[in-house]
Amino acid sequence: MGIEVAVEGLTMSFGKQNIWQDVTLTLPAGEVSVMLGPSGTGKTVFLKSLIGLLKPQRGRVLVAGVDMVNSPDRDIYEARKLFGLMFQDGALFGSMSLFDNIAFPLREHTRKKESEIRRIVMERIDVVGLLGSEGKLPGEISGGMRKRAGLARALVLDPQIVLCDEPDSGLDPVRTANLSQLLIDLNAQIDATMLIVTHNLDIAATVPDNMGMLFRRNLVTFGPREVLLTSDEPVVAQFLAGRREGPIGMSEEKDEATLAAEAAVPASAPAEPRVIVPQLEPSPGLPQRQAALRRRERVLGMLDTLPPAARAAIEDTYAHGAQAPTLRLPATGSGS
Ligand SMILES: Nc1ncnc2c1ncn2[C@@H]1O[C@H](COP(=O)(O)OP(=O)(O)OP(=O)(O)O)[C@@H](O)[C@H]1O
Repeated sequence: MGIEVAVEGLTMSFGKQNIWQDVTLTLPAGEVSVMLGPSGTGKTVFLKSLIGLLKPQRGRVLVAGVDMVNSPDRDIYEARKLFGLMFQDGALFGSMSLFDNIAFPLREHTRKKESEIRRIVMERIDVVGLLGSEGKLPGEISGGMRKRAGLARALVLDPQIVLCDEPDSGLDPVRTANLSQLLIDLNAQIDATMLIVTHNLDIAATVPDNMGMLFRRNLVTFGPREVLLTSDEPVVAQFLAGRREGPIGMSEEKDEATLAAEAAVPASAPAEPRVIVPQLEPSPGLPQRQAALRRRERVLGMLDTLPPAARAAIEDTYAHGAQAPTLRLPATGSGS
């Protein structure tokens, strides 16, 4: 089973530029979480801070008893082996075959024999649906295949925590839907804790157990998916609806004058009612997600602490099981 990642009071700046402050959240063991946020809000910086590649000025990131911010380097290096990373661009070596790319972490970090490496690599290649392409170079395959190869490489060291940075970037909607299913299937098979950074609303709506959002140097919210999906925080409502009107602007934040001017005119189109679509289930033939069972207990145990709309959505989900109908919510945020 994956392990919990506990983030406490994390604050990160580059020189005078504060990226985010006082971020506190827990990635529950084995569950899938998504972090949303407009471009430039520091999502990638957050992922890098979790594995100790960047050093926030304040706070802790606890992983299996190691503080990834403040522990000695050798402890952080050891704990980093618990993580699998899938980078935005796949980060494959262009001159190496997919097989050699995926084998790279095993050859670099373990003393396994080539026969064992071959077995593991082919198994992971199978999981991500790339059997038959292992001899190809990254330049000879599509962007979607490169993403899946990046995912296979993230999995070879049997990570207990998988971090994916914009796994959908550059993919068409069909490939993105396939990738969403792959992420859920993976979670069913390896039960690892997963954190996905994405802008993609389809992934956000169908994949995670938990969702959070970074905006204006703060964590706006983090919790069960239903909390964010029913939130009427203007920034969340704008992001989920993909509207121009609202606090998010081209340069991430709009100034007060622009916001006031927007508030003075009616929104360009009335806000559509928001819908909560059911979370994806593993593909037929795969085991049930253990994390989904644990999550049910966890979330039902915290119902009293959640806003009424989120509570109603969770009760609805669990009353209908996997067959939960699409839940319609009243429109939130008029764009002002
Ligand atoms: N090593 C670094 N040194 C200085 N500034 C950095 C460094 N890494 C990132 N930044 C700055 O931190 C801010 C957040 O960057 P980050 O890449 O984390 O945003 P993001 O939310 O992932 O954006 P996107 O969604 O566009 O990928 C940016 O202003 C960026 O320039």
